[in-house]
Amino acid sequence: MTGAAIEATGLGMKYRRRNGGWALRDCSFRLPTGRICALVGPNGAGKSTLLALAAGFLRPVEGTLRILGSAPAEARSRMAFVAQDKPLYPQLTVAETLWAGAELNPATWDRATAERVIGDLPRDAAVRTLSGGQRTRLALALALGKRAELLLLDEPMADLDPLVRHQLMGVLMAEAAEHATTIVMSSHILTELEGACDYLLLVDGGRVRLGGETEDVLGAHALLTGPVQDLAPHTVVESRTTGRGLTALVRREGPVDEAAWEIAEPSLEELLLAHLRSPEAPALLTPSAAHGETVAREAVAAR
Ligand SMILES: Nc1ncnc2c1ncn2[C@@H]1O[C@H](COP(=O)(O)OP(=O)(O)OP(=O)(O)O)[C@@H](O)[C@H]1O
Repeated sequence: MTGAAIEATGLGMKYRRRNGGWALRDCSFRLPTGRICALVGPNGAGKSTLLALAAGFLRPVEGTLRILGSAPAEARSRMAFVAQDKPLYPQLTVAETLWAGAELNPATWDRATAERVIGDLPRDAAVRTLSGGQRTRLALALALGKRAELLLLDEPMADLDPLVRHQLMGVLMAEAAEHATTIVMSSHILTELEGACDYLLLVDGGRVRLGGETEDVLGAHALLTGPVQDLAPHTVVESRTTGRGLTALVRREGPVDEAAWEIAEPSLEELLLAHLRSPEAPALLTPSAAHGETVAREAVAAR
C-alpha cells in the first residue's frame, strides 16, 4: 500500500458559533499519495472545513488527522493551501508577493512554475487592485511555486475565465504528473473534475459518502434500464419508472443479469447526483480509501 497523504480517523468538527451542530462527523478515510482528488458535495457539506483541518488551520473536536504521516501543523512546510477567499496581502504588488513566496520557501521555490501561473499579470500591480480571478492566479502561483507535496485547493477555479481555467488545469496536471504531487481540489463544476481527477471524495452532511479511485467507484455502480421491477441483489441508490420500465442506478452486488437489463456505466455527474438525491444510500469506500478497522469492515471491494 502506498503512503497516505491524508488519513482521517473518526474526524469530527463543530464550530462554536454553530449552536452545537457538527460541520463534520465520523469521517474516516485515507487518501493515498500521488492522487488528484476531487472533493465534492453540496453547499455546507463540510468540504472547506475538511480542507482547513487538513491544512492545520482548524483543530478537530473529535478524531485524528494525519497529513503525510505527521500532525497537520508539522506538515505545513510540505503542503500548500489555497483557501476559498484567497487571502493575500493587499498592499503588496504581484512581484513583491512572488518575492515573499520565494523568501518563505527558499529550498523549494520554483520560480518558473510560479511565473507560468501568473502569466501576463502586471508585476507592478498592487494586489488590492486585482480582480477576483487575478488574485486566484496569484494565490495558485504561490501554492505551485512552493513545490509542495500536497496541494489543498478550495474551489480554485471558481472565478477564472474558461481560457485561464483550462490553462491552469493544464499547469496543475503537468506539475502533478512531473512531481507526483497529491492534489485535493474542491469544486462544484463536475465537468471540470471529470477528466482531471483520478480520486473522489463525496462529502455530504458532514460525512464521507463515497471515497476511492474514480474509476473503481464508478465501476462499482451500474445504470440499469429494463422492464423488470426486481433489482435484487443490488443496492438501489436511485430508481425511477420511465417509458421503458425501470431505470435505476445501483451498486453492484454480484453479476448483473445481462438478459434482463440494459447496462451502462454512469457518468461522474450521474453518480454524484443520484447519491445527493438519495441521502439514505449506504457509504462506499474502496479499499484504498478505507482507513481503520471499522471502515475496513464496511469497505466494498471495487469490482
Ligand atoms: N466559521 C464558521 N462558523 C460557524 N459555522 C461554520 C463556519 N464555517 C462553516 N460553518 C458551517 O459548517 C458547515 C460546513 O461548512 P463548509 O464551509 O465546510 O461547507 P462547504 O462544503 O465548503 O460548502 P460550500 O460548497 O458552500 O463552500 C456549514 O453548515 C457551515 O454553515
